[in-house]
Amino acid sequence: MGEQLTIDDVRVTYNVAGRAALNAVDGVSFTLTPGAVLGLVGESGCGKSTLARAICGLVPLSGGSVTFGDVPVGSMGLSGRDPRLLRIQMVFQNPYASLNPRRRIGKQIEDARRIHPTTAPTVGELLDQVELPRSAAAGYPFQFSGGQRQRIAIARAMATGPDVLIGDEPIASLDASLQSRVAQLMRRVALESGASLLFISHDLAIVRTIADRVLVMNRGKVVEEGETDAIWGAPQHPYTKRLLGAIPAVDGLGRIPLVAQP
Ligand SMILES: Nc1ncnc2c1ncn2[C@@H]1O[C@H](COP(=O)(O)OP(=O)(O)OP(=O)(O)O)[C@@H](O)[C@H]1O
Repeated sequence: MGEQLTIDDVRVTYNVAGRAALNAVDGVSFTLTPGAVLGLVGESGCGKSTLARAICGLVPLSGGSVTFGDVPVGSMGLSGRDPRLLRIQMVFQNPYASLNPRRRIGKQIEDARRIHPTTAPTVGELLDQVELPRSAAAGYPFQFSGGQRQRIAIARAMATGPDVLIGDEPIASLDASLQSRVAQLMRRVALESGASLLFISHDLAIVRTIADRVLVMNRGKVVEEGETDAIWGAPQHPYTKRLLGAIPAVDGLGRIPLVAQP
């Protein structure tokens, strides 16, 4: 079982020549306890990806800290290559770009697995977890569909035995018919291994089905946080109300129902 991840007053500022500094993440704090599934929602450009990347050490923090238990894994002074950051693994939107096209699937998962060889499941077990045949290990990425490639990316992320799995729009590039299945699979795989999951998506309906709690971000800040049912049942912040109001109600066939005219 992993340890609690604490995000404390995390800030990321982008300085682009000729433009005013942009506070893409502006003092975000939250905790992720082992086994928790936290959804992160907000409009495009609100800073979700930047926050995820900062937590993983892929983007330098301008302030605040990221801590596992009592150990800081991310702060202004700590290198993004700190091996402790491997305890946080990310699955990106585009599995085509995140896999090495010239390396066999089994080798790519094995490379990641070597980081914690004594505790991580075998390549075969990881493929079982993501519901791919073990024969997939001998293949190359181009031989798989988009949904299968995302399963491979999830298996590779889990191969390091992470405490935290982050999905940054991990279903956005998939066919609609696959999105819910892959989201559910991420949740199951993370929880079976005792990790927590931070699931970033603009698909509010899917976030609602997999997250226990939800963070709502707007302009770099968390404007609302709470249990998923409570947020959907009684959103407090005007931004959340607007965001949730933007989802059309659909019937069982995915159609927007016609409202009867009086
Ligand atoms: N490398 C960068 N340099 C400068 N500005 C950036 C950089 N990356 C992102 N930004 C800006 O930071 C803000 C937050 O972007 P970010 O991608 O984190 O948002 P997001 O909520 O993940 O959006 P999306 O859902 O569209 O990916 C945006 O205004 C974006 O233009």
